[in-house]
Parts: sequence; structure tokens; C-alpha cells
Amino acid sequence: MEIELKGSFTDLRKALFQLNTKDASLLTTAQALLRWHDAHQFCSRSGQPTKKNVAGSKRVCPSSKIIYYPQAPTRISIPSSQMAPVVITLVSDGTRCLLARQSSFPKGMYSALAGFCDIGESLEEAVRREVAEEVGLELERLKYSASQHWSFPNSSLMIACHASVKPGQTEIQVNLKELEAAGWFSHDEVATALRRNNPYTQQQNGTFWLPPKLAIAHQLIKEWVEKPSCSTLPA
Ligand SMILES: NC(=O)C1=CN([C@@H]2O[C@H](COP(=O)(O)OP(=O)(O)OC[C@H]3O[C@@H](n4cnc5c(N)ncnc54)[C@H](O)[C@@H]3O)[C@@H](O)[C@H]2O)C=CC1
Repeated sequence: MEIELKGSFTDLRKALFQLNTKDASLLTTAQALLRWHDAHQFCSRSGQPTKKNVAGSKRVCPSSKIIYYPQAPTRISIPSSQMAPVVITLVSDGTRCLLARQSSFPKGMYSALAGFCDIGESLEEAVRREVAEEVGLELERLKYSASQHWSFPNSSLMIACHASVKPGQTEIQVNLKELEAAGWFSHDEVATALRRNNPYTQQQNGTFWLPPKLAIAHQLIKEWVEKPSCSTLPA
């Protein structure tokens, strides 16, 4: 069936009623993206036309170099009043948890896996996609833990989850475009790191350390240390 995506809301609603859930979801996502591109044709700083990338996932101003994402503008140079949803997930195999680091992290710091939600995705889909993209794992169970507003470098709503993988399906493939390193850490290793979590001394002696208490990543890791079964319990 052909559908005019630029039609009125009533046209769209009529079309949606004729579709199955998957096609309806694709259609609303496509329509939201088209509307977003239509409304962001010019840079709010330079006034120049912005250019869409090939995938249609962002627009860039060739003059100011500002990148516009459908979720929220993200460059530090534009203080954003919009908030972008970000999922952060601590994956466990029952006895160990998966921690990773990016090259931009302070030396020795490891954290849970995080990533921006794409337009049209549910939180569950975003968690599964991010984990698959970053370390190549398929998740079994997912459990919401908590959320946090995070202002660095721009407003994000962090949505934190515990997740588990199927027993025996723990081999990871680290996506080196996104991460510098990732690995499984035992309960003892993580519990010890939490107890001595002083970034200054740990950067000196080369041991790994965890995000500070104010970060939801820390809370997620602490929750798992206190109750390693939390990722496999029913939601
Ligand atoms: N409070 C906490 O415990 C933690 C907070 N975070 C925050 O979560 C956010 C995401 O984490 P990472 O993916 O590791 O960040 P990141 O900053 O490495 O971003 C990854 C990629 O996402 C793209 N991106 C940037 N802004 C975007 C937006 N608004 N919409 C869509 N794509 C965008 C960029 O191409 C970037 O290369 C960051 O703001 C980070 O500060 C991350 C880990 C722990």
C-alpha cells in the first residue's frame, strides 16, 4: 500500500488503522523523522542551510559545524534545552558483569554500556540494539532499575537497566569504533573496586575503577554487587 507521508494527521491516522503493528510503527517513525528534517533545515546559530547525512539520522551545518540529532542537539557549543533519552545497561551472565570503557574515559575507568535511543525505538529495543552493536551479545532478560537526569555534555535522561544473557552465550565482540575495551568482571573484582573507588590512587597504580557515586552507572553496579541475581529476576 502506498501512503502519503506528508498528509494531514487525519490521513495518517486512517492509514495507520489499516496496517499491522510493525508497519504502523515503521510509518509513525518515518513520519516523525520527516517532520523533524522538515523543521531543521536551517542552523539556529549560522542561519545557513543544514545538510542531511545519507542515513537521515542527523543534519550538519557546514558553516558552524553544529550537528543536529532528532533526539536533541548535542554539541557542547549549543546549550540544549531538549533532553535526549539514553539507555544504560549492566549485563550479567549470572556470576560476572560486563564493563567497558571508551578512549575518552579517564584512564582506568570502566562503566556499564550506554547509548542514545533512536527515534521510533522503545527502551527495550534501544537496550538490545546498543548491547548488540557494542559487544555483539543477545540479551535474555531485561529489568528496569532507575533513571537520572545527566547534564554532561548536554541534558540526557539516563534510563538504567539490568540485563542477562543466556547461559553459555557470553562471547563478546568488542566494537572498536565505539569502545576501547570491554570484558567480564567477577563479583569479587567489582566489589573490591567499589570499596576502593578513589580515582586518584587508582589512576596512579593502574587498577581499574568505576564511575563516581553521583553517576547512575555507579548505582547500577552497586545494585548488582549487593544482589547479583537482580538481572535474572522477573521484571
Ligand atoms: N550518568 C551516568 O552514569 C552515565 C552517563 N553517560 C552519558 O550518556 C550519554 C551517552 O553515552 P555514550 O553513548 O557513551 O556517549 P557518547 O557521547 O560517546 O556518544 C556516542 C555517539 O552518539 C552520537 N550522539 C551524540 N549525541 C547524540 C544525540 N543527542 N542523539 C543521538 N546520537 C547522539 C554521537 O555520534 C556519538 O559519537 C552521554 O551523554 C554520557 O555522558 C554515559 C555513561 C554513564
